[in-house]
Amino acid sequence: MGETPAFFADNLLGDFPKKVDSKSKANETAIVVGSKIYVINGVDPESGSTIGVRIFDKTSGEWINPIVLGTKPEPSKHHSAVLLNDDRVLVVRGNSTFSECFWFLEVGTPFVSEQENTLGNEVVAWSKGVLGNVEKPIVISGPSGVGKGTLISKLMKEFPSMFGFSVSHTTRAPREKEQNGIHYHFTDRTVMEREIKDGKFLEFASVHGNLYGTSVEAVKVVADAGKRCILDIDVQGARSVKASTLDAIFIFVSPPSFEELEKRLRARATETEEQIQKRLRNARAELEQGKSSGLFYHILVNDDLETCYEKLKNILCLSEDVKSARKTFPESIDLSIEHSVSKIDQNLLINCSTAEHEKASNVYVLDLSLLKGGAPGRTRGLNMYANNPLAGDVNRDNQLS
Ligand SMILES: Nc1nc2c(ncn2[C@@H]2O[C@H](COP(=O)(O)OP(=O)(O)O)[C@@H](O)[C@H]2O)c(=O)[nH]1
Ligand SMILES: Nc1ncnc2c1ncn2[C@@H]1O[C@H](COP(=O)(O)OP(=O)(O)O)[C@@H](O)[C@H]1O
Repeated sequence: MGETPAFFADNLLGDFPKKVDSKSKANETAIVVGSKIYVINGVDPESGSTIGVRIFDKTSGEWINPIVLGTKPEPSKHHSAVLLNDDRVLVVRGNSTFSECFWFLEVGTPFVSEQENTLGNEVVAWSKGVLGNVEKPIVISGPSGVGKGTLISKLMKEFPSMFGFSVSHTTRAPREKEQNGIHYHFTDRTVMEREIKDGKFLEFASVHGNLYGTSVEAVKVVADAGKRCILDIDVQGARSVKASTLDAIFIFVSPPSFEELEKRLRARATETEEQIQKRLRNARAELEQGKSSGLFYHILVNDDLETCYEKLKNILCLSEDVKSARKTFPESIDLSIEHSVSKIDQNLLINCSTAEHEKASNVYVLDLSLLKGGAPGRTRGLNMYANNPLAGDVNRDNQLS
């Protein structure tokens, strides 16, 4: 289907039966998808209602159901909507901070999920859009005790909103300070083997005598939050990821010497002597594979921790000079009540200019080519990011609407 521009329901009134709630008419946006018109209405918050959607079937000339659907977005009569593709409408809510203002309306998709709202044979679901950093996931490998966990923790602490850790499943026992669901999902071998058979894992491997694996869900959870995923997995796992559809950056962390590796492993004091011996034996093979497999484009020697961390940030373009050269998105800005949304090719333009602030108009450009797909009924975070926030000097006459 071709792209149908957003237009206000008022313009369509000739086509509408009298059931349209006149109270909310002024706050309605209508989007045509095939033979249906989805009327998104921001009902007056004073009435206690929330933004909703009703469906008008052009073929039968009837409302499929006049009931307001969808209670997910916060009440607001100020919204704009734009059709992204055949089954996705983006609803932008005014008067809220940018990171809170995107909602996804998924229409007409046959699925069964807890979040669904079923209307006749139509299915409509809301999901929260996420403005995120959609850069490639990061795979970090290296022998036990080399400092992978330490480096990852530093990264997550310095950039909490940017990175998310992919929480692996493992059959090994938890260490004293490890928490289920945070460091690992600690699980039973039989359960994990069954889940592997059921295709729930992106990759898995037997490491130091235990099963470890990255579930598809673990990676999706991070992506949903609009964050960049970090995977701490062994070389076998890295190989599987490389062969998968996940386009990642592969980093191998190597110790300055084998003696230093042993020292760190012992100083960590989390393993028995037998386990330490096993890890050290495996470390030799891992170091060999890490350096010669051609898998890892980046090899970091973790000698001095701070130096290594700086190098890691360089690889990820996070060091101060690179950061300041980048255009980052001001997530904390307020989106004004008065705004318009338009779509030009793969760009979504949100124009927040107002008459009184004509000179200081803001147009935010979101790159839709990075819009993430998603399982029906569980649309994955909108995952757009602003690649070019512009300020001032925007000629409104040139904007499509
Ligand atoms: N393939 C794979 N390896 C993993 C996964 N999670 C952890 N590992 C690796 O398993 C190894 C052992 O991890 P762990 O028991 O936490 O010990 P540590 O490396 O000494 O901290 C490390 O090389 C991890 O990178 C996973 O989901 N998949
Ligand atoms: N550059 C470093 N110099 C000295 N000790 C380090 C360094 N990096 C990490 N460590 C220490 O080495 C031990 C193993 O680090 P850890 O992050 O648990 O390794 P891994 O996750 O690769 O198994 C920890 O006690 C950590 O504090």
